[in-house]
Amino acid sequence: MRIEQIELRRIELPFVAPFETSGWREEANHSVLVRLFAQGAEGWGEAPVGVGPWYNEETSATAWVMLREILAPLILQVDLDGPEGVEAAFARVRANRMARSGIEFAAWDLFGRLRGQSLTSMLGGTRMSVDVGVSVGVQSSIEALLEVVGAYVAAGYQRVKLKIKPGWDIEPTRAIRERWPDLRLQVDANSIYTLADAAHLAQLDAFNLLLIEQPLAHDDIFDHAKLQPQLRTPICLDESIVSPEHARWALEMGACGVINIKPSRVGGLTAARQIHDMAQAAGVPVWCGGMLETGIGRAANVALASLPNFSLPGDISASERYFKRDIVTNPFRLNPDSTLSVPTGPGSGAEVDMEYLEHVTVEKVIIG
Ligand SMILES: O=C(O)CCC(=O)N[C@@H](C(=O)O)c1ccccc1
Repeated sequence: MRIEQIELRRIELPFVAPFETSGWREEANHSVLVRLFAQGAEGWGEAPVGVGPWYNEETSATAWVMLREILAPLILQVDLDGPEGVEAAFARVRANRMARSGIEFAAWDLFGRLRGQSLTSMLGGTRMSVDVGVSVGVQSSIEALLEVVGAYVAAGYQRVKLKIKPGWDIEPTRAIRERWPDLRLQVDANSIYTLADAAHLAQLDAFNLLLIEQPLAHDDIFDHAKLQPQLRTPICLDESIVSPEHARWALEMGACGVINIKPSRVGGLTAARQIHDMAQAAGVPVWCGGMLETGIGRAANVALASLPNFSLPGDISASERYFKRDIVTNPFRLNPDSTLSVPTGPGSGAEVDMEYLEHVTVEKVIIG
């Protein structure tokens, strides 16, 4: 099948509150959205890039250029038998995995809608609902943190992830653990520490955490393998795992006990499923990370998280945690058991709110 036309949109969708990590701050969702047209149907995908190259090397500007100049023209030349063909079509494209995932997600959605098949069933999902948690940014004080976490726990979230950094790590984590002794709790450093911090990080072992996410460099596996034996808490890799090959290296080197799979970080759902399968074969649990996506990217994450080895709660919170109004007419809502329901309609199940999407679109182009 040939894609007949591609629509690209850059959006600006403000968050209900700024989101602060160990090294930067996000005020709004600046994703590039992809809409594929073929045989009277359409599929939507989201490249969840930010304004700056702080999480990885991509930005909304780089993704916009890559999609407009390289990826969209390339995929228009390709005969696709199925969504897995996108990964193959982009095999010679180096890096730019979030931009690539925008088209790849849209192809999965498109084929699902054409075949009348849900994304979860296309991927091999086994769950009707997925366990989710909430990611809490760096706060101005311990009191503020207790208030923010208290509100999320009251809202029904049963797993909390805390962003940490030097000077905001041991004490905030201790305060949350002391207030909620049985809460499922994990921390995310976004690559801010070095091996020299091993003894400091080992203090986190006292808090019965599910994992310590990405303590060391964003592109490192070797040093994480040296750090893991010094910690009782499992290391979880996020930024370092950009492909199935990186996952194999990490698993063979014992660099982590858990993997955070973000389909956008690895170029799409095809690679994400491969990493899921490799980790399952190695007896390593995975969970689905988040990139502050709209309901379009969130739908892909929920479908992926329905696969059997996604045994830890994901960073896939309800839409209202991020946006006053989402760009879909069916935003995800949190179920009382801290889960999101997996859509069972054709494709991703996301229904785009075109009127509101127009309102938050900064730039649009049609290709083909
Ligand atoms: O709930 C969410 O989608 C955010 C989850 C989260 O903490 N994402 C982090 C991360 O490093 O995993 C992040 C990524 C990109 C930008 C900001 C934050």
